[in-house]
Amino acid sequence: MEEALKLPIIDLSSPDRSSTASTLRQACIEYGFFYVVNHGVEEELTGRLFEESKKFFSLPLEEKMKLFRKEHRGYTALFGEKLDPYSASKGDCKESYYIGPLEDIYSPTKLNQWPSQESLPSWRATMESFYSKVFSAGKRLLSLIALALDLNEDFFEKVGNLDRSAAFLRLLHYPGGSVDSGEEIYGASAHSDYGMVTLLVSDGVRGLQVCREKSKQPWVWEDVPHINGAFIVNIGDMMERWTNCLFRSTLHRVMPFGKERYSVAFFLDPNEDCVVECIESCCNESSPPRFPPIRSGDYMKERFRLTYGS
Ligand SMILES: O=C(O)CCC(=O)C(=O)O
Ligand SMILES: [Fe+2]
Repeated sequence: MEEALKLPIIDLSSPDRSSTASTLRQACIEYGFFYVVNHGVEEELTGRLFEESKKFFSLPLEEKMKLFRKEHRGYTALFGEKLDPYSASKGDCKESYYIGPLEDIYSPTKLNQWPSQESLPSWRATMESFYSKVFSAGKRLLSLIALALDLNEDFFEKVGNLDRSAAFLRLLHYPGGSVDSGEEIYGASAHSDYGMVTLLVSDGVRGLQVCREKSKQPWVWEDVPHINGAFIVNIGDMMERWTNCLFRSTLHRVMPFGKERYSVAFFLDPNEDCVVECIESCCNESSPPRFPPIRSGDYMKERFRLTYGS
């Protein structure tokens, strides 16, 4: 059964921050998914982002493979990844491109890869500009999340050392085409995101679904409708850990419905050295911390190992 979901809408520019924080808290507890509007990223820039993304994915495979993923930066081809390692499919039916921190925050070996100026002259500037803008929106959102957890507004900014954050932008292309081959095919198989929060924009083509009760079988999948100009935001596993499972990291997937689809996800994650440990307001004697403290970089490395086998 698939139903459309009515997720809460968070207005990032609302002057009434305490009421926005309380709506946000409820959204994170009930759904782990919500929309963000008035986020400050201009539609014109998002439009250019999609244009450039389409241009890249339209290049011949040979050209794209020259930028094959290294240190999680660059291109991953169709079926090159399986977000649900237990699914019977041969891999997810999507291609993607990862762009990491714009500054070289770790080492000179971890550098972004860029298509050549000759083939895509405005590509890099557009990506860098979107990365910076969505990052600012993400930081404003994190300050509201901190408020929603009775913390100082700058909690995540400070503890996550966000000036040197490991945030990644990921361009996604789901090719569409025939869907009744009898094979088990997903655009993105069932998964939850690994990090703090993910901000997502899509071209509006149907595909994204969430399962609100992952412990209840059979899983019930609900469509997440597109709202023009809004980000779809979801809580990741690291935030779930931080909040002792008060906030949920919800299972989601992308189904192929025959139509080509583009989306862009921004995974806002802390610096690798940030230690993620239960937030005080999320535990007490009757609800002790469920997870030991963990270094963010170690946690992410293990999750990537399970997804990519490396
Ligand atoms: O493309 C989408 O709508 C979602 C992508 C996603 O869930 C992911 O990349 O983690
Ligand atoms: Fe995801």
